[in-house]
Amino acid sequence: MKKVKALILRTAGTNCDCETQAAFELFGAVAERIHINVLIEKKDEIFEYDILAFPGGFSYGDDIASGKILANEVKNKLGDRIKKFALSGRPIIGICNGFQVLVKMGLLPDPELFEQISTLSYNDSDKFECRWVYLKTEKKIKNESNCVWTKNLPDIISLPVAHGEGKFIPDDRKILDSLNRNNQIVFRYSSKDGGKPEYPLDPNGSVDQIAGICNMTGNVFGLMPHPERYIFALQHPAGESFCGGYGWGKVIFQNAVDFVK
Ligand SMILES: NC(=O)CC[C@H](N)C(=O)O
Repeated sequence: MKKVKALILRTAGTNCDCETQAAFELFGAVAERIHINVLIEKKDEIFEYDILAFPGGFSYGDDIASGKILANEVKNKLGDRIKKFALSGRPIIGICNGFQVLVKMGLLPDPELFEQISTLSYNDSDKFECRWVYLKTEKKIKNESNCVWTKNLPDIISLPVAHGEGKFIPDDRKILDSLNRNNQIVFRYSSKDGGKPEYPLDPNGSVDQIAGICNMTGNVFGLMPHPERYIFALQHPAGESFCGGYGWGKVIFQNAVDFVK
């Protein structure tokens, strides 16, 4: 059977790379953590991998704006390879700081355009928000969305968030409309029963409660919550949302590995 290879790109301040590696390996991939300087030296080695992950953390100390410096570095030094990787249909995930990187280099929402047309800015609370939240996977959207990563999830799941700059803002109404029209909004913060959440269940005040989006073809996916922190059921403090002995993060990582196979 094909060996599925995942590359987890790290740099100074990345701090969720080991958990992300562990998640991919648990569900059947061979996952390597690679420093960006090493990849810049051997740019084409990226094509030896099937999956690319931008993990969470505080890359370059969140200077200027979370993810912005790494986004510029990736775009300027690896941009053509990253775009080619995305357009080849290989799965790419950006988790929290990784989502900020994908959005700020413009790989999301449209890797073909590859321009920044939305942002993730300071939470409405002006504080770092760290807790378990509910996410509406929008059954209707889920069924119609092409997202490779979010198949087989129920209507509502729980995942933890931990961020200071998670408020998703598209540049204008047209961009929001096109995200909706193309079923690119894959996760929205919600109340336990799927209603509109209030703070603190809405951790950041994102436009339309957006918590995760994908590109139109569904291989590039970014989200503020941390699926790598809910791999085992026991990681959930209240034992909610059991998925066998696993957490909902399992489904997300497994989907990508199975897609490549
Ligand atoms: N957990 C993370 O990846 C945090 C992302 C970023 N440092 C923020 O606070 O918004």
